[in-house]
Amino acid sequence: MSSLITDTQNHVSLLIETVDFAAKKHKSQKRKDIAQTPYINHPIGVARILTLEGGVTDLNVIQAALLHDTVEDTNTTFEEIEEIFGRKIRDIVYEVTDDKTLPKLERKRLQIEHAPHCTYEAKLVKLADKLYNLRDLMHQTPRGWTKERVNEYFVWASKVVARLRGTNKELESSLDLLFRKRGVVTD
Ligand SMILES: Nc1nc2c(ncn2[C@@H]2O[C@H](COP(=O)(O)OP(=O)(O)O)[C@@H](OP(=O)(O)OP(=O)(O)O)[C@H]2O)c(=O)[nH]1
Ligand SMILES: [Mn+2]
Repeated sequence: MSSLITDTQNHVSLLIETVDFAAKKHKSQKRKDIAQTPYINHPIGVARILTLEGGVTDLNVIQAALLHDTVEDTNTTFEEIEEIFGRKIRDIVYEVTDDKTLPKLERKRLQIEHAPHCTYEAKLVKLADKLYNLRDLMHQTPRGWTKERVNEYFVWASKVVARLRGTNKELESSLDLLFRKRGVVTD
């Protein structure tokens, strides 16, 4: 595999290149909270859940976590990710990217449908993404969201997570704890 940076740089340097790329891409975006938290806090937090809580050491997965919303939410293309970070990371990001040209309900349905067919690496990123967003919802309600919308997100996320099971015990236990706290029935 050959790409602009993977051939010449060590792991620490690659990680910094990745977080720098994601920070620049998300630089004008905020989370939907009242405090208008910078969006980059989310991909960094997802990567942190993977290392700290999931015990994940595969650098490809951590880099993909940092980049996971760049194509979906910024002008980043898969070609750009491949050129800079290589095919492997491009492929993981591709697996966790929703097609925003589809109607929302269809996108949400496809996440449930596709979950079990994802690679192990993509499943890890998806579990950590859901864990971050659900924890966020436990602490604050995004601007414009009703209680019902928050509840619907929990129920939908539980259906996605149900189809990602058998991937990472720690992340799945933490997600189960949240679903129990919210009274969401999981099977
Ligand atoms: N809980 C929470 N979510 C916020 C906030 N700000 C932005 N988001 C993002 O909103 C998305 C969930 O909102 P939805 O209305 O369900 O989805 P949509 O933005 O794709 O239409 C998540 O996208 P995602 O990361 O792509 O994940 P996914 O839900 O699409 O899997 C999440 O990162 C916030 O303050 N709190
Ligand atoms: Mn995300």
